[in-house]
Amino acid sequence: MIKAHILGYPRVGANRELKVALEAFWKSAPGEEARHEAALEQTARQLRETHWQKQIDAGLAFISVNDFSCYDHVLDHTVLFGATPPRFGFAGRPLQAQDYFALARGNAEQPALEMTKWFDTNYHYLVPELSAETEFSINAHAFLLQIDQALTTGAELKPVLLGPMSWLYLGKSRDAGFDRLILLPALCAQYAALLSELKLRGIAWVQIDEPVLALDLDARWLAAFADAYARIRDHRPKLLLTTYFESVARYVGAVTALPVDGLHIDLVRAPEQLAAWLAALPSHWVLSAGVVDGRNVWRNDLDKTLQLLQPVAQQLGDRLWIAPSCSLLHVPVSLAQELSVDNEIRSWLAFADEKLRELQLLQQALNHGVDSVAAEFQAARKAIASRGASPRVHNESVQQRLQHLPQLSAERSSPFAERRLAQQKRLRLPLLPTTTIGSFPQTADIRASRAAFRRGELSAEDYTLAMQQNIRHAIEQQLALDLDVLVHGEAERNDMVEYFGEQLAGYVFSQYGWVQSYGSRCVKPPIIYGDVHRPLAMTVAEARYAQSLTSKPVKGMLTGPVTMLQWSFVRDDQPRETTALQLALAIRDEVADLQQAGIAIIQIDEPAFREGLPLQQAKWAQYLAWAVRAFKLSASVAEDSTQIHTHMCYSEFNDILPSIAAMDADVITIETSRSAMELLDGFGEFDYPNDIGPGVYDIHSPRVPSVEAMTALLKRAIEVIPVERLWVNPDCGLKTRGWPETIAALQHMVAAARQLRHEKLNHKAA
Ligand SMILES: Nc1nc2c(c(=O)[nH]1)N[C@@H](CNc1ccc(C(=O)N[C@@H](CCC(=O)N[C@@H](CCC(=O)N[C@@H](CCC(=O)O)C(=O)O)C(=O)O)C(=O)O)cc1)CN2
Ligand code: MET
Ligand SMILES: [Zn+2]
Repeated sequence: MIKAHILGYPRVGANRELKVALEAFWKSAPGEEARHEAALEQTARQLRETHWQKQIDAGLAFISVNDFSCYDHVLDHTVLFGATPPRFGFAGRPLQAQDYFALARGNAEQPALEMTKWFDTNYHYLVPELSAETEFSINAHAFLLQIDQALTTGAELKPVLLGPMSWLYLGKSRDAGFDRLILLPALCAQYAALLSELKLRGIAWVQIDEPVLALDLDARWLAAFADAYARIRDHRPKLLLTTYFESVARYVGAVTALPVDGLHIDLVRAPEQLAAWLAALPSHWVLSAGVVDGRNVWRNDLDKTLQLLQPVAQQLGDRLWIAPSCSLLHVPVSLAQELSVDNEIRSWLAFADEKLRELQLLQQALNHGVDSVAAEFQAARKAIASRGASPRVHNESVQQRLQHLPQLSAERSSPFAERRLAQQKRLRLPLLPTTTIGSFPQTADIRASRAAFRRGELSAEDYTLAMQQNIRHAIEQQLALDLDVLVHGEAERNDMVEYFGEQLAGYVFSQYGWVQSYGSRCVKPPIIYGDVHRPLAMTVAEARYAQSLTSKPVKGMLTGPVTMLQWSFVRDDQPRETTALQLALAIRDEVADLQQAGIAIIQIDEPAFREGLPLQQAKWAQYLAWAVRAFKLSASVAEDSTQIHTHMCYSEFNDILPSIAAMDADVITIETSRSAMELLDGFGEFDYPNDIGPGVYDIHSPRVPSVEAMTALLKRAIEVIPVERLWVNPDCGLKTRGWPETIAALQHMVAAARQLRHEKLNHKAA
């Protein structure tokens, strides 16, 4: 029998139960912590049970265990192997809940572990902090409790572990010259101990995830793979080595030499790798074929998938397993609640639960013939045909505009030096101008107004008035702070991508389609099903209103085409590039309208620009070419005297600086404060030509940094970037912060800018 299984199930719950329980625990009043902690533990148990039951009901061969996490699975492994950084002082004792969350979120004494993107997804993991002092000691109590809970279901378990190579590769060290691979033997000893514990409990298979195999690995790391897996060869369950997000076929020799018992490959992202693996698969291995898209929400073309699988089943027999391409962490839970998506489009979609069902049908068809599931296959066939033929997917005027695209220049009319003069004349900004990234606190009040509006309890007029009040409040606060370039604060936006998705044609959005971004924070990626265009202006009314309140410039605020693409669920029936260009044209129209309304500065955010970079370097140039062009198409309608800003966060830019320069934004604001301005060195060395605002404080923490701390960062910045081209701003938007700490931090920021301004001017005068 061919087995079906999944690599992981979404954690947050169909109604974000985990988010609610986490935030209640974090907010516990003194004396209430124990009660909230017990409630959190109960919610977590309940969610796991629900997820397992769904897998049992779908007839999967295993239930997936340890894919759940209360915050992040990479952090869980750091804790499991006792590798918490010494600065926290947790070594050698079992961790309490507050210790675990201190690692994730920081505490009064220590900043949190660094957070960064999980490969090319919008999920963020906590980076293992490695040094020569890193020690390991197994801390498996919580892990084994989950195993024991799962054993009570009576189902076959398949625990998931992040493999030693990936855990180590994803870690970071601040010590120059430190070689992470030195830690491998000690780390593998812990894995070996854990695996033998699992064998004692009668576990047959462990899924060991090595997603770093999707990356460009050098010979040393490949050799270390062999070493690591040799160290965990004995006294263990069988291992399914699991890869996703890219082809791993170029490592076919190295991988097939590993002492494991099977391999999972992503055949949605990289179907071309199948032949190589079929040719080389060791005769005792299973091959898990990832055929249901774990990164997107489209219904599977079951006929096509079956056609792909049938010859493989002939060749491998029971050694074929079928699965989603990757963990279902990246898709929402269930379509069952999505009653507002119209029936036609709904029939084209599959969220996690529907994907479980697709696996069940495929498994059934493989094992018992397609006739045994004829009706279900027929329904899928109908939906696929309806999507393919639907006139709603195609828009004639968008198609025509795309055809004329090659003739449309993506260049601004003048070079930066000339634009700069025109903008200086219009804006009259001081040296070291101060600004913020766009959003101000999304207060409970704002969210309650929006929720009331959605439920029909607040009229459209009253909702608009409520948002105007928030905009006015944000402008008043910024005037009191004496910032130079203001923002309207984004009160009206549920999210910087979803908000635009709701207004663009070609998009639908779900009501409950939450996907975890980090910890308790979730996003509801809107879904692009057809040609994208902008029926009406999207941001002009708010921009105009905000600008009417002050004579200082207020930035118009847009999300750029690459980020819209990256943070939406996108069409799989045309290249991403084509969708990006459609988005670019829609945003270009908005830039034109903002400019027409007298807005002098327009920011086009591209925080996901780096995240969209392909995992394998050979594919970079092609991506960068269209991504840069998409951004420039959206910006190039701006006249010389309209200043274009962009913003990027969490990014390791240094390897793509030429492309960032090629975007030719007049000003870029970037995250730098956590990495102590190291990032900026790259910009300095590369001689980045335009204006830069390096973030001078970390907005992810409620801590209010001192004026001195910010002055020191700015002084470092001045050493690498000419002061005339520097801006002063926080790292990112302030929507997750509260007002008191926001005002306090911005007061310090303005004071720091002022102090340096005076020093520079006096220096010049002297
Ligand atoms: N798409 C996206 N990706 C991103 C970012 C981003 O801003 N957007 N930033 C980076 C970091 N990631 C982040 C992801 C999410 C959030 C975030 O704040 N998410 C909010 C949800 C935002 C939202 O959609 N809010 C909606 C719905 C709010 C809500 O939960 N409403 C309640 C009712 C609330 C009430 O009555 O008061 C409900 O519907 O039940 C709104 O404002 O309308 C959360 O999880 O809490 C922040 C950063 C990288 N990736
Ligand atoms: C994740 S980047 C955020 C940019 C957006 N303008 C904001 O301030 O929130
Ligand atoms: Zn940002």
